[in-house]
Amino acid sequence: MGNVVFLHVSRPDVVRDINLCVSLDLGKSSYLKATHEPLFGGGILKSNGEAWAHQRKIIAREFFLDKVKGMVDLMVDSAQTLLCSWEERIDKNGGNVDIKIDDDIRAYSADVISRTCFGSSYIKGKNIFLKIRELQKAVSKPNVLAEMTGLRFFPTKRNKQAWELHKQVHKLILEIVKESGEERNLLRAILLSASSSKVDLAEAENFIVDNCKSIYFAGYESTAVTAAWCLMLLGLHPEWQGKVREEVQEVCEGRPVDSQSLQKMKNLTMVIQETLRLYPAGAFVSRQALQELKFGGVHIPKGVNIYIPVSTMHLDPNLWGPDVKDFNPERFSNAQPQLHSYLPFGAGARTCLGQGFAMAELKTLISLIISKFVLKLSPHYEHSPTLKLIVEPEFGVDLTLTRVQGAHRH
Ligand code: HEM
Repeated sequence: MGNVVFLHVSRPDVVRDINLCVSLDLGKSSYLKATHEPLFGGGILKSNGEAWAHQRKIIAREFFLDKVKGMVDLMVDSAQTLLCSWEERIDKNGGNVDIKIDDDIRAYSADVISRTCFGSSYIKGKNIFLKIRELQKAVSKPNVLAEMTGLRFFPTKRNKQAWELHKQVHKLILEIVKESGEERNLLRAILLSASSSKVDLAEAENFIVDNCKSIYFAGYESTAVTAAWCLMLLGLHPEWQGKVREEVQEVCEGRPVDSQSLQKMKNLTMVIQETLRLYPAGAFVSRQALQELKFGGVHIPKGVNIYIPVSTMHLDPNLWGPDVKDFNPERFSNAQPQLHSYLPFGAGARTCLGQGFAMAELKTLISLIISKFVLKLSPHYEHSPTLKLIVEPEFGVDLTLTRVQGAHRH
């Protein structure tokens, strides 16, 4: 890529060594740093070294399993708007309706992550997320001028738009910070950490703002898009939809979904794992050797970028068998996913810290939807996975919905 050197890695033995590497000398790639600056700044997703380790420590503990268990009720609550609106639309339309599901799912995911991050200020938080989504759209193509010259200050139309959005997001987050009380949430944890470290006010503000933006990007979009892919696949595979519905009914026996029942939904877990194999939101994992390193016998000089094409690995028939392109959740039934060739949540020390949270969020939403609605892929659906920082359905997902007979009304 111009004068930037990339090593493409899809050999499982090299990926294994990258997975096992915990050294701070293996960092996130600085490629496209200028382009992504307005979206991530110095937050956890792109930072390296001690700065990253510090942020990881603070943020990871807010997503440990015992905390996630306590968030399932909140997730069930957040799903109610979507469930009620779909029920109403079906009833009004005489028994079935065609829906483009993406915006409703995004609203659910924004609600969940916003309540987790911002507690009672979550409505203001959602406004911030909408602006960050705009920001993401503005920076989803490489800013070639900035990358080549290192200068980010040309007042191009796109730069001006990104700066303006950045300013608004910054202001809104700081407003929430000012009004936040003693309540425990992620923002509070970030806040306490920023104020206890010996940095000046501007640095502390950036620390808070950049990490809120990182969590938004990491936690909102990827989960919403995975849910949309998953429902598309269930619409296409009625046999698996039936299995999941039966399982949910068996496990819940008419009681509301909770963290214990989610744990028992094995078929649903497999369906989500298979969705993430076929449509991993993160299309590639990238790293940079900050010092000379050696993986799988390959010397990697300092400065070289490493690029693991996740989809290529997930679709390698040598690793997964001849039915690699089929939707077959059964492949996850016995063995653990093949650790070094299955990377939907990334690799090694930088692996996704929201995995457990994302799985709980996905299982909550999908189990609730499947127990209430029968899904069929609509004839309006146009299949076009597209890469906009993450892999999303370009024209959205259209489903035809009917009610499950005998399901309780909201
Ligand atoms: C299905 C949903 C999700 C997918 C597919 C996903 C995927 C990923 C991937 C591929 C990475 C990069 C890992 C690497 O470079 O090795 C990542 C990092 C990260 N994810 Fe997720 N993620 C999801 C949901 C979430 C959620 C819900 C949160 C938080 C609430 C979250 C927080 C993070 C954070 C903070 C990082 C950066 C970790 C670091 O650099 O130390 N993710 N995720």
